Amino acid sequence: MGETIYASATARGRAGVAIIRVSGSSAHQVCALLCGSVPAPRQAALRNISWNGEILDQSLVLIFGEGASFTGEDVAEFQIHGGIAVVSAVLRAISETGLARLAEPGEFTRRAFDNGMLDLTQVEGLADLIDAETEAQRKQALRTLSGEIGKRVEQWRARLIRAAALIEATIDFADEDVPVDVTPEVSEILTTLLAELEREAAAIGAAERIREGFEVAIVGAPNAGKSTLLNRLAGREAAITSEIAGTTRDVIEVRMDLAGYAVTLLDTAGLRQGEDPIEREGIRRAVARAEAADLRIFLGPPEGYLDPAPGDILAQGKADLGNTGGLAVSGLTGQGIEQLLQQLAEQLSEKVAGAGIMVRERHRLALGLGIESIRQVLLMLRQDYLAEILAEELRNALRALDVLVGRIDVDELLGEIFSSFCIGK
Ligand SMILES: Nc1nc2c(ncn2[C@@H]2O[C@H](COP(=O)(O)OP(=O)(O)OP(=O)(O)O)[C@@H](O)[C@H]2O)c(=O)[nH]1
Repeated sequence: MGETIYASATARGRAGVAIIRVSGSSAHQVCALLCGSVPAPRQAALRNISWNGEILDQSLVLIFGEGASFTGEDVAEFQIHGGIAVVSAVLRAISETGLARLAEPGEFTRRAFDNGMLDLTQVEGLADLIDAETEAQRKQALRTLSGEIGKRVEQWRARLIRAAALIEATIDFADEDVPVDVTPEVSEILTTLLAELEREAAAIGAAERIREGFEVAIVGAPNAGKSTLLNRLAGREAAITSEIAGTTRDVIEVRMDLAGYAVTLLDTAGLRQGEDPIEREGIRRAVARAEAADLRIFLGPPEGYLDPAPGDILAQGKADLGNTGGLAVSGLTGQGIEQLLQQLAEQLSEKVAGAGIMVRERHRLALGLGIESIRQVLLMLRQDYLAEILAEELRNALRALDVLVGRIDVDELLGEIFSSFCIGK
């Protein structure tokens, strides 16, 4: 067990309850000094926290033993009253025991990883769960945190190891004339594995959209009511609206939760042939951003600047003025907004339907390396390469999977991943 560390696990500020966590070899001793005794592990116990002969607060104390805590070390958790002075007093007392130091950002999780309580993908899942703002993000992050990727990778590894063992056997017995040709079995294992990895890699895009959010652009002619619609959808005055056509010149972004999905709504400049060079630039940007978005809402007929893609929503604005045809909406009165939201939700859930268990670019890169190596091996098998070379390439594939779960080459990754954590996590 490492040096003992402590920090508040809850955010600073006034609250009913705050939780202070202590982890490391002296964690239980810190508890004994502050509370007079150490409660039985995993049983909540009410204790007075005292220091220098003064009661600081009444606390619910939880004790965890080595190997059975979040960090994998001895842990003491104090649920105290969430007042700023209470938290400060208890933190000061812990520091004054001289047994523990303040934790660095992400240090609790770092220890959980170092002690094998979480693999790297679970650490990422935890970060995602803490950052989750929508239902879809929460569900996905929880799945990642549960270790689903690690389990899948373990199955893939086992098959790679089987293939490697078959090939290594031919090396070991090279002089003795191996009676069986292992090529068909190795080829069978790798072909199926390759297909699975490719399927998984292809499904990352949808999962990434859940994690990072979708972009939905509102496009249409000047004065079509785009900004008013955006404000209505976002429920606040995010974009400037006015009667003067061409008010929106840059792309305005509003982040919102749409049916459980994180969505950035984009309000773009009205599309028209203008003389004004600034407006023309605005229109150029509008078209580029709208094209790159995941989905577009066309207010009014597309005027040829931009073609609707499958799934895009074609709507008619200012429905309150009697505009009809298709989906008629009014940002001003709210007419048709429910239906529009419904259609948006349907389109988004269609886009994430194939989401896999891998969720980020890092996973895509690692899988990509594995896929590349397996393809190579299959090619070499067909061309009767030396078993030693095949074995080496198979080790590359294994290495890619090990990097994915953080079994090797983690230092650089850890720095990047833990930089997103703050103190107490
Ligand atoms: N009656 C009615 N008027 C609307 C509606 N939506 C917008 N307007 C009005 O139409 C004008 C233009 O609205 P905006 O939302 O700024 O339109 P826009 O498409 O963003 O315009 P640009 O930024 O110029 O491209 C404003 O005077 C709005 O009040 C609507 O649903 N019904």
